[in-house]
Amino acid sequence: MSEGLLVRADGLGKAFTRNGRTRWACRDVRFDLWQGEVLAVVGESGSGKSTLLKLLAARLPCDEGAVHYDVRDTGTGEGGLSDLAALSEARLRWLARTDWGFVEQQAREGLRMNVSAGANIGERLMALGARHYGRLRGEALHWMERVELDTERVDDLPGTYSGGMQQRLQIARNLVTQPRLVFMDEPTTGLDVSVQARLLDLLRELVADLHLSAIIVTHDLAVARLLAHRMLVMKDGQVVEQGLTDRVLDDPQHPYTQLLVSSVLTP
Ligand SMILES: Nc1ncnc2c1ncn2[C@@H]1O[C@H](COP(=O)(O)OP(=O)(O)OP(=O)(O)O)[C@@H](O)[C@H]1O
Repeated sequence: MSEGLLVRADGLGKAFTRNGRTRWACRDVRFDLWQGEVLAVVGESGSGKSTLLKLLAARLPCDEGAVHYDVRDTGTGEGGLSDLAALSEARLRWLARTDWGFVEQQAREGLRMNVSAGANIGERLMALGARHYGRLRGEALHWMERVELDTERVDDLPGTYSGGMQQRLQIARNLVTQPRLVFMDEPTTGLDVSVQARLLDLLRELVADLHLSAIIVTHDLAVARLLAHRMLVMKDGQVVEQGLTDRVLDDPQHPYTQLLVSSVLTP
């Protein structure tokens, strides 16, 4: 295995059939993601970004190709770069609860709205067997501080939080198990511009401090510019261009990327 290689997407494809017609939502997607690297997936609505993210996080099975992930050996002898399709359900659940995070666009889809903020953060630790109340509460307070939430609100329900605060809580809930890879689906979309900017700053800081790898779906090139080392541009389910973020945005090669970039620059 190549040192530090975390994810290898090897010709991924997914087709959906609707009204008797089969259409590829994404096809022939290939890239490598290295430890500590942030990859942005950009493209217009319907280009296949969310479908690709679901394939990578094993939320959907691939119809073509394979996702390989560097599974940590937890003493079972299973480890190293592994085809997700060959892993057991239990192993995939374990990855989803520990080594991966998934930040949904709508925070309420990634939170449990009927339990307190503190319980939301502690839940993943409890799933791993943590039971000590003092430790769970300590971790909840620590992670609330880390994402700049008022720790006095640890017992409040997420529904009493603002949209931006809910998103911070969702991030804390994901990071508590110290995942190596976080998937994010439009993490700042739908928030006020100033809230977005502060959240992006926080994400950038967390990614660097925790040496996280992340795959971020966004239609916003500014998000890619701020957070991602590399980016992948999708159109009609295909990757039309990929490379270092600055190179792609400053010197786009594909006509579609040129159009995307110029539509942001032109008022
Ligand atoms: N469960 C599904 N059943 C049928 N078709 C689907 C399903 N999920 C996605 N598609 C189709 O696959 C294509 C890609 O959708 P996808 O949601 O991945 O795009 P996207 O780039 O994430 O778009 P958006 O930014 O609007 O979320 C679209 O044509 C969509 O209608």
